Amino acid sequence: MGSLIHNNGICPEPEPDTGGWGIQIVESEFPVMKKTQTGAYLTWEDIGVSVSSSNRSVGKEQILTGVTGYAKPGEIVAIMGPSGCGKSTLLDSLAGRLASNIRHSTGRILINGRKQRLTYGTMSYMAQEQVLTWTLTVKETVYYSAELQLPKSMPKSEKRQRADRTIREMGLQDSLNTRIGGWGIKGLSGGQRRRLSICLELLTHPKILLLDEPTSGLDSASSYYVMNQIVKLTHEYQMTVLTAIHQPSSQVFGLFNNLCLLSLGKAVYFGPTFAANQFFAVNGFPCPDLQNPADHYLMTINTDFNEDTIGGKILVEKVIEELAASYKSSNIYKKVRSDIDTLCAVEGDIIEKKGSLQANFMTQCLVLTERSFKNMYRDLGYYWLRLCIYIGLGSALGTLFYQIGLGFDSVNARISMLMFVSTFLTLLAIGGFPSFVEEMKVFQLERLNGHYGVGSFVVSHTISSTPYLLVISLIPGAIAYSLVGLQREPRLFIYFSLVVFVSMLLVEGLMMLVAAVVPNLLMGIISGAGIVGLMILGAGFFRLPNDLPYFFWKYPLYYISLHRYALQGLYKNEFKGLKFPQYVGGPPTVDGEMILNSALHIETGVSKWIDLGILFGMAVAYRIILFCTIKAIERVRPIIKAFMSKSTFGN
Ligand SMILES: Nc1ncnc2c1ncn2[C@@H]1O[C@H](COP(=O)(O)OP(=O)(O)OP(=O)(O)O)[C@@H](O)[C@H]1O
Repeated sequence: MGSLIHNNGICPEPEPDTGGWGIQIVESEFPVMKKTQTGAYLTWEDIGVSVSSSNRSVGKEQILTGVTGYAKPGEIVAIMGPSGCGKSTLLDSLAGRLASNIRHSTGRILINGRKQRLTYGTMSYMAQEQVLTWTLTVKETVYYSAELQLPKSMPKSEKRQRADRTIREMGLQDSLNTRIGGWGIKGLSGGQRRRLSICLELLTHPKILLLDEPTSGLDSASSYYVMNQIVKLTHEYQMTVLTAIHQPSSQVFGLFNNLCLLSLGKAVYFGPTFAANQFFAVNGFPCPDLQNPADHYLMTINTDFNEDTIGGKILVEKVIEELAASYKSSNIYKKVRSDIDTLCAVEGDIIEKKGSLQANFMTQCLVLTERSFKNMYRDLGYYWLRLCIYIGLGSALGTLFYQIGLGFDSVNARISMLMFVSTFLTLLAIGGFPSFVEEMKVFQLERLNGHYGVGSFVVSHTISSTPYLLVISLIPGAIAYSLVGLQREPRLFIYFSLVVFVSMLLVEGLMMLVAAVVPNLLMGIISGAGIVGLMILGAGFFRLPNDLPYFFWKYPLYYISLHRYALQGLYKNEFKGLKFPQYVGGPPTVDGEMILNSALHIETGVSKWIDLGILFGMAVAYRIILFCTIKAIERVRPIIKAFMSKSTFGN
């Protein structure tokens, strides 16, 4: 390769004594680093990341190979490269958020010279996918987030001021009352959503901030203003910032301190931004006049559209190999390694998690309850649609079994009607699954960024959903109950409504549990419907309790089926105290209790309140299981990953 240096036009001039090709290994820039350093010095060495390939003959595919670099407080590192080169994977790996099928094969990531888990509040990470509560406005989203994330000692007015300032910094002041939008409802534009996501992560001025494509969807002027604000905050609060970025304009490019250029998963360059130009020039790829250097680097190392760039794919791959090899033998690389050694030699502060500073449990619960309540109110699919369907079904039941009376045939009609109420009505809770999944996604992202705790989420969701569940169980329940003509005693109606309400609460808990374990919409709906379907089958209606096969159906399914307790409670509530004729048109001689005992195989000695109590206990247990499951997933996943990495790669 040649060594021509063309450096006119808008490509920045290299600074001969401070970096670039031929750079002298100078003494470390951080000779006086002390144990009490405040910022976060993030270093990563020889990061290798691989994915299990679907093609067995290939085995493992390497996504990143030997990527090394560092980021310092008050500076921004730009991660650039063609689409699919591994930028997001590098950020994910630094943030400890690699997907379950991806593993670290090599490498070491340290903060202030220490190994530290970066998830759940140590850093802020704006991922590529925008996950926001779509029913809220910009102002509500940022205000709620400020109340959750900012220190408990900070007065509310100050939190609002910080939120307002951050909104202005991201240029969203004109969209304050615009809803985010989604599900076919137009709201914020893609670029505005991205800026809103940045707002949420900037609120606390975190020590480490990772941004995955913060300027995608923004015009060049907005990109510059957004990045410039981030730079100002980076300097002001000594944040350590890494950002993956596509196509920065030359002004934006000039804002970065260091550049990490990736291609085919390898580092083609890591070093000062200003020295990159000289590196490319020395290796035979000088930046042409009037060309944005960032565009030039990306054009040189893009293999996707090789006909349009340098030549055939093989040629571009060769160029990348040579650039990567040239970089590894350069003085820039040696200096990077020596800087990392210096940074790692001194163990500095452990980065504190946000949790110890932010709002306490009660405040988190209150804020989350209000936010969730608003979301449920505004999302028609969450409860309102279900309410309409329930009213329709309640009316349908009422007309089908209209005023069943106390004749002999009303026994079967009662059984069928109560069976429908306790099973199919609760089955419809699956209809809310898409909304649960959206809420779980927001929770999972906010949780990873440490905005609040698992307990606050579970408690607040339960509280905010309770009024809606009461409405959707009481109104349709009252319609069906009165039209069918079940026993006309208020206390019996109250029991009937309570059973329907607690069953709904229970199925919701179950659905949340499924959404936590299977966050995929279709798979979640199928799994949820499968579990509820099995519980209905084992409830003692389709086969009477004494006829259920022992294995699986009776033990354990019959005992853990929520529908069993709901059904038996409703049967007891309705049949106790009634008498029916033994034959059509005959005098009332068959006691309701006898029907319960002999026809329905139900122990009448057990009070219906015990059934309701068990249902309520199960509803509480499901929420506790939800809490434990989320906690277990958080704790166990990294251990399993670390174990799998060790057993697969032996290091
Ligand atoms: N979970 C995964 N399973 C399989 N392959 C994956 C997974 N995650 C990433 N990859 C692959 O790793 C490569 C790098 O992906 P990554 O998302 O890091 O690229 P990127 O540089 O961020 O791309 P873009 O700029 O388009 O967002 C891609 O080829 C991608 O298909």
